[in-house]
Amino acid sequence: MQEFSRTYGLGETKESARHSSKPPHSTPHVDVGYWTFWHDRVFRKEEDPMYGSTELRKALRSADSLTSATALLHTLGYFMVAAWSLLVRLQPRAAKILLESTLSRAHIDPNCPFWVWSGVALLRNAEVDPHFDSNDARYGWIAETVAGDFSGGEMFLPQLGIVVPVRPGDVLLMRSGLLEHCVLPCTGERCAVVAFRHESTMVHASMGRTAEVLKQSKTWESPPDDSPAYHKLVTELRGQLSVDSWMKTRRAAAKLNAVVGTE
Ligand SMILES: O=C(O)CCC(=O)C(=O)O
Ligand SMILES: [Fe+2]
Repeated sequence: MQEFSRTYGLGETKESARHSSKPPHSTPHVDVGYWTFWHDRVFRKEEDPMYGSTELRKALRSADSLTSATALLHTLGYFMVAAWSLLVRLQPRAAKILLESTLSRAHIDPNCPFWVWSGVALLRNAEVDPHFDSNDARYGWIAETVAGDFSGGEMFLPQLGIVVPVRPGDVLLMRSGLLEHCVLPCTGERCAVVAFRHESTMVHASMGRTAEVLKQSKTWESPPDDSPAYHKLVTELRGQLSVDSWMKTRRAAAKLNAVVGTE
């Protein structure tokens, strides 16, 4: 199994002349900037039996199995927590804006803010042509993971000129409105889970100066790199989010319940 620890930075790159499709936004020169894309293996291993691809495949095929539905929901939970942890650590300003511009933020637990996303899309075997997601928040990010048993289906990023093999257990963060992307042909069952935030749901008015500063800035944050600090962060997150550590907590809780006599 391949372990990923990759960063992709662009510097001051203009939209590539090789591609005719334009970003949906009005700015004539879109600088996709640093760190428009982040991809790493974080929250589980492909072979973990409980959340493995077989369960997910089943979940996709049948809606009536409680086990399958539970497996899918567990995976979504891991993904959401992983995606949010990463965004907070890697792009704190973006995370802050997502949080602050959420209408019902009074109800959001900042440690587990599922609702900073305006929706979660589930795509099954979708071969997606090169596109910008014009409805997504221009200064926001999407978080994505994939599930299933498939080959192919890599993410291709024409502006960066790279093909990213996104596999189950990976988390991908992307500025989907500014970075052109497509999904290459795949065989087997590939399910993509995309947490997105639509521009129409951003409450820009409440963000005041922060929004202005972000609009003027070419980039969100300085790009994380291959520094020891970056690797330490990823290792830490892997530890926190690994199935092993969650199972340990669960076993400890079960033991405690046994002692106090609760089921
Ligand atoms: O299926 C994927 O991996 C990506 C889908 C996508 O780009 C989209 O939903 O906008
Ligand atoms: Fe997209």
